[in-house]
Amino acid sequence: MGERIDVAVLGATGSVGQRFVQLLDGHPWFRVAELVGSERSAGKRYGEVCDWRLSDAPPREAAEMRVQHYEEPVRSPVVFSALPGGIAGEVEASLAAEGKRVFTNARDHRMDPDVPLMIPEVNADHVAAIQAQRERRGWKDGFIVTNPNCSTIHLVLALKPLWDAFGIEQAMVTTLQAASGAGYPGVPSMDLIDNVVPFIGGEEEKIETETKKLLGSYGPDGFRYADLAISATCTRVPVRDGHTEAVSLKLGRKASVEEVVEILASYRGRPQELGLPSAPERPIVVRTENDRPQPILDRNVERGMASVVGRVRPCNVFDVRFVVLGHNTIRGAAGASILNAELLRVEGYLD
Ligand SMILES: NC(=O)C1=CN([C@@H]2O[C@H](COP(=O)(O)OP(=O)(O)OC[C@H]3O[C@@H](n4cnc5c(N)ncnc54)[C@H](OP(=O)(O)O)[C@@H]3O)[C@@H](O)[C@H]2O)C=CC1
Ligand SMILES: N[C@@H](CC(=O)OP(=O)(O)O)C(=O)O
Repeated sequence: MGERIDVAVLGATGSVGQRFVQLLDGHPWFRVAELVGSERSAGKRYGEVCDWRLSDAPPREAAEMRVQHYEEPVRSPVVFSALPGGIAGEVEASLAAEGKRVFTNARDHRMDPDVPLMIPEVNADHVAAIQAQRERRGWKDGFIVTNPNCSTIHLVLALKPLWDAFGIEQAMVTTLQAASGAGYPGVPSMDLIDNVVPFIGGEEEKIETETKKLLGSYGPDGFRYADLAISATCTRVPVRDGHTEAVSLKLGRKASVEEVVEILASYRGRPQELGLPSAPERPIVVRTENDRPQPILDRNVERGMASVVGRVRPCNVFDVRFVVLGHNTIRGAAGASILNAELLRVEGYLD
């Protein structure tokens, strides 16, 4: 693949930013060249200002880097963004206008009519929207590619094979989302310990809309959203990492539990065909024990890049139900962006 490409990480000191720095350490195609933060950390050494919340210590090279202010010019051609929603949108658009290839976790551009919202195993063909994005916005080399919300991504990874094989008419999902999903320090411990908080602002709407874009198609008339009814309830639970989701589906045609399990377990997509460096060998891992998946046991399967499905069984109201679990800051955030960038590199968009 030739020389490694320099990348900048925006929001490098946060929960997702730290994951970027960790996952990009020793990456075969990308090299972290710039770390970007707010006034709070700008000008200081990353190792000094970053309250590292992951195992081990920050990679040595990153720890010695000076954090840049987000208004300073970015030199790297590729940008990974872990900026807070609301702040990200404008910063990312101006970087793309300067020619940067921007891969973002933030919500701001996900539903834009010319921006791919991508999971490479699900809708790699949506990359075609980049051409329209550039034409519409007058950008020559730059672009924005987004990855979904951390609950949506694991839900849709599990839905896609079933959508293709049987069709899905209705979906009900209840999430149990980890504390790290709220960033650091996130929800106060007094609010979360011994408790379940039955509301996460904006989360249900994101799951309900992003799913339709992801399962939909992209063509000359733009994005066509998938036609399914979906209802989400989102809760925050005292788990450190890993979002769990209880899902019930009404399928387009009847299928046995065995067929559903077989379709899920055998699913492979473009990243597996291409052997991308961050691709899990099995994007969906199916467990058959009646007490799996569990965050503490299953969130790091396939280096945190898989969705783990279990408890597949008939549903008394719809057709089938199951539980899906996935790591929220790896496949749900930084790992998802990196996989998108790997796909686009192979497809020539980073040349
Ligand atoms: N946590 C998760 O599971 C997921 C998060 N996301 C999304 O990823 C993004 C980052 O989330 P997360 O890491 O949890 O958030 P954090 O609150 O942990 O981190 C926010 C980061 O953004 C920087 N920042 C804050 N304000 C500004 C500003 N005004 N200008 C520039 N930089 C700023 C902070 O820098 P400094 O420390 O210097 O102040 C910090 O590096 C969000 O858009 C979030 O919605 C997406 C999927 C999952
Ligand atoms: N809201 C998610 C994390 C997040 O930031 O989502 P989004 O990127 O869609 O804003 C959670 O609480 O777990």
